[in-house]
Amino acid sequence: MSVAAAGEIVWMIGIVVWYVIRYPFERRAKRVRIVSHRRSGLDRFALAAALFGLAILPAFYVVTGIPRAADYPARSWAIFVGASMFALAMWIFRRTHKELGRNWSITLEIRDRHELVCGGPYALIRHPMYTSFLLMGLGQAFLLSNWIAGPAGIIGFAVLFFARADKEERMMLEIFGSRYSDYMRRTKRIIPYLY
Ligand SMILES: C[S@@+](CC[C@H](N)C(=O)[O-])C[C@H]1O[C@@H](n2cnc3c(N)ncnc32)[C@H](O)[C@@H]1O
Repeated sequence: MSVAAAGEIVWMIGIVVWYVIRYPFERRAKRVRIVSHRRSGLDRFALAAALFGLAILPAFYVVTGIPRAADYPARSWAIFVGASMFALAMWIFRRTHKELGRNWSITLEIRDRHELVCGGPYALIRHPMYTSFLLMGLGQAFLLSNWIAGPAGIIGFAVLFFARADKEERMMLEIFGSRYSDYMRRTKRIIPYLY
């Protein structure tokens, strides 16, 4: 098996793990009533951009090899770095889902009896799930040796994060008031102790 093919297989396994973690929460979310939301066209676009960059475009590349002209030689160290980043991303992704539990939503929504979660990864950063998307995007760039399919995940993450984080924090401030502003004072956004 070539080094490039190994990277593609690791990426595919990562995406399957991602979906296995996410699926039960999507099902459960359908049963929990939404009491308030900040859905918008921009948020839908940002979510679609993240899905496109982190899943659709790389999946198309892995299945078809297109655009082959943008390929570059794969390196085993890069596959190792990418696999490690993906594994860390999946661990954080699972922890965030377990912590959020019935409060989880794919978009900006407040659920019936929504609780402010400040434990687990949320004790250090306010957006650990987006941190896991950033790590996935970085992992993808190392795993897929293609100048278009590789970096697409980081771009998808950036669109989602910069379109959403401010709005999400404003929504949480409106709902939880001083509890959320206190929480903001003691946490960073996506990188512990830094940002
Ligand atoms: C896709 S989740 C992402 C959560 C968080 N931004 C993250 O990156 O881990 C978005 C939803 O999670 C909920 N949420 C975000 N932070 C929360 C917190 N600290 N406690 C409870 N719910 C939260 C909000 O209702 C929001 O609609």
